[in-house]
Parts: sequence; C-alpha cells; structure tokens
Amino acid sequence: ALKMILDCDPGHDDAIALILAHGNPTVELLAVTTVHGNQTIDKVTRNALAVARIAGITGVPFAAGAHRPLVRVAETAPSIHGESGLDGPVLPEPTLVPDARHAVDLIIDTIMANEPNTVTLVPTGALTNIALAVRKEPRIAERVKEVVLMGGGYHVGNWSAAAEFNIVIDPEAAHIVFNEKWKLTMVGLDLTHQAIATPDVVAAIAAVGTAPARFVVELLAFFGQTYREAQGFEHPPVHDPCAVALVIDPTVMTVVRVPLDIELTGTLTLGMTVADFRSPAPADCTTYAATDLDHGKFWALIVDALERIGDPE
Ligand SMILES: Nc1ccc([C@@H]2N[C@H](CO)[C@@H](O)[C@H]2O)cc1
Ligand SMILES: [Ca+2]
Repeated sequence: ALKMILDCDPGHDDAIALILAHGNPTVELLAVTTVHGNQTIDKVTRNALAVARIAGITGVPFAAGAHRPLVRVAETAPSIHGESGLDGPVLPEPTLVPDARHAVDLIIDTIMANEPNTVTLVPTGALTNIALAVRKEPRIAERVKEVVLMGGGYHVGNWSAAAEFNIVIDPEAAHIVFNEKWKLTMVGLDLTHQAIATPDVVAAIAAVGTAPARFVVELLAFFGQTYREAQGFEHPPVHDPCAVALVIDPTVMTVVRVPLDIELTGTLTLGMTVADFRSPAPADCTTYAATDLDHGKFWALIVDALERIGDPE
C-alpha cells in the first residue's frame, strides 16, 4: 500500500484530492492535516471534516495546523472558493472529532512511527505545516519516502504573473521545503492546467450516481463558475488531485528532474518556483517537475474512487 499524509486547505480541489486518496484502494491514508490558505484554518478544517463525513472516512486522524504564514500576513482566496472555502454544496455537520495534536506534531509522529522510506507527504496547500515540521524534527527529511506537492509552476502563475497561490502566500515556507534534501516533486500549474473538468468529465462523475459523486458535481459547478469569472477559464482546472494521482500511478503524468528554488526577494517574481532546465541537471538534484498529464487516466482514477466509495451514509 502507498502510505500517505495529505496536508490540505479545502478548497474545492483539495476536497476531490481527499476523496481520491480515500477511495483509491492502493492508498493507505495515514493522516489528514489542514493549513491556512484558501480560507482561514478554522474554515478549511471544518470543510475537511465535512468531506470526511460525506466520503465516509473513519479511523483516520485529522489535525488542524498553521493559521498563518511563517512571516507574512495570511491571504485567502474567497474569489475562487467562496466565503466558506467550500461554497456550492450544502455541507453536513462534521461527525469526526479532530486529533488533539497540532498538524505539525501529527505529521512528525506519523512519519517517525512508520518504517523509513514508506510515507509519502502530499501537501496541496501552503507549505507552512511542512516547513514547521522539518524544522522541529529534521529527521523527517531523510525518513519520508518523498514529497509530492501541488504548487508552483515553471512557466505559469495564478496569484501573480510569476507565482502560484500555494507558494506565494508563504514563500519562506516553500523555500525551506524546496531546499531540504528529500525527493520532492512539484505538480505545478503547467501540469494541473491540463486537468480540466470538461462537461464530459462532469457527466462521467455524475453517472456514478451516489451522494459523494453528486457532491463532487456540485463542487465543480461552483469552482467552474468562479474560475470562469475570476480566471477566465471556460472549464475549471482541478489542481490538487493531480498530486495524489501521481503517487497512485506514476504513469499518469511525465516528470522531469530539474533544479527548483523559490524567489524570496523579487518585486515581480516573489514566490516564483524557478526551474533551471539547463542540461545536465546536477547529480545532487533531488527535485522534479510534472510536465504532461494523461487526462483519461487521471479522470478514470477519480471516477473509480467514487465508485468504490459508493454511498457511505
Ligand atoms: N485561483 C486559485 C487560488 C488558489 C487555489 C488553490 N491553490 C492551488 C492552486 O493554485 C490549489 O491547491 C487550490 O486549492 C486555486 C485557484
Ligand atoms: Ca489546495
């Protein structure tokens, strides 16, 4: 099984990433942690617990994490995710009680309690929790199997001309995470802008015919509307599940080994994930970037996860 920790800020696409991680039979979801970003920590945590109820996730610890970036002032994305952070569907009252620990401690404890080189860390929000965890317990850097994150982009930005939201809202945290010696794969906007939820994709999800599938269709309807209005996309790119999909099936996208670093002082380029594609990549380079998505395989994984989840309630 693929042991996974998902650190997220639900968020419409985070919610779908959580459903994919839960529904896919090869993933053993060890823990879910939340971080400020799309909305405040309280809102994204409530949203994560609501998704857990809808998808029937039990026996997995959920813990809330950082309420703001390491250095800068917190920034949210209501223009895309709405005031609740998960606008669109009606959300049920959570039933799961969050773990008593802070997300940083749950991440550290989970990695240290599992065999070395078996746990994959999948951040789909700001990297604040991950940065704090590796500063508190540096041993996780050589113990995790790898970090596979949604964030950044080597030629594309969405929160500025040059930077992607997850990175630029906490660029200092991203700089820490991208410069550790662990294997790190960036599933950035260059890749995730290929994961478009077109009408035929939405129809395939709706055809599953379950409450969780209807929930995803409602998420995509709202996400699609704000993406059209705020970002000029005809149909919405569904970013976060791409990172989970890569862990599940490495053939779902192509990946290149390329030095990556984070711009911390640029006026126009703050938070840019700078990729150095000059050849050859240095021997000690442990960072990778996803480039091309197998669209059919990707969406088939999400439909399969929904079919396996069925109707939990
Ligand atoms: N415009 C916009 C802003 C933030 C996000 C969130 N940040 C990442 C994409 O930038 C995803 O993790 C998603 O949850 C998506 C769109
Ligand atoms: Ca996210």
